[in-house]
Amino acid sequence: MVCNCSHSAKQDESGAAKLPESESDSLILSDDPNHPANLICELCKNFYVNGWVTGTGGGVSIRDGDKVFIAPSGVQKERMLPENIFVMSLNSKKYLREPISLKPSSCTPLFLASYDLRGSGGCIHTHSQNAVMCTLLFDDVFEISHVEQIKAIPRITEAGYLNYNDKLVIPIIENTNFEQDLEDPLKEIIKKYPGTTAVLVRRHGIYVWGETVWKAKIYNEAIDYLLELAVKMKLHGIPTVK
Ligand SMILES: CSC[C@@H](O)[C@@H](O)C(=O)COP(=O)(O)O
Ligand SMILES: [Zn+2]
Repeated sequence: MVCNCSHSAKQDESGAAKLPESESDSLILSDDPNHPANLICELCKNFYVNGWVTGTGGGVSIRDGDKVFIAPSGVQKERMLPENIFVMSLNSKKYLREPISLKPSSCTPLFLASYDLRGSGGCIHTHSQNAVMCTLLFDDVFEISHVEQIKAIPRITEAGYLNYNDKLVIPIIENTNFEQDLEDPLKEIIKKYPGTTAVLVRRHGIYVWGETVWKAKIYNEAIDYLLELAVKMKLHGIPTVK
């Protein structure tokens, strides 16, 4: 039942209760630096310095149980505040918190794909030039072997991490004019490559996910290092796979 007092919960068409923004602030305001809303802002500031989320591109999403924390769309990602963060229920796909005058990131369906298909705890999207360059230098998949940094990448289909001399393979999908149109190709490629923790998007960037956002951060850093190295190897005519 909805009363007329100022504390009444709004309802969407399905009748699901949605807290007014002031009440839903409790979902995103915390003194804990590890609270997802604080972490998204901190990570985006750091990623901006690397050129990974400049010009409003890229972003980070974090899942905490059923709650998915999502940045707004089209904003300077390094200047976001926790109160700008959207919160969605993964199970119902209903927003528990929607900041007024903002739209959720257009990457939301892609972040959700990593939660729904892989049970990940965090997903990072960057417009890293190393990622974009590798999508121009490789065809269907990015491949590299015999580099120490490969040992930071998980096997996914079995326990443990890749060895130095294993081949890291990251699939590449084609870009689309609208981010949401990447959803189906991303889901298909995630199913086709059950061992991957990342997908490259041609002339666009990369999506990387992990069991937690910290794992996703480590994987993203290690992968970006390998992408940058691969570009340099190609420039010198060195094959990336031995
Ligand atoms: C520079 S616009 C980039 C967007 O189209 C998209 O690719 C992106 O990475 C960020 O989308 P956003 O909706 O701002 O979160
Ligand atoms: Zn993007």
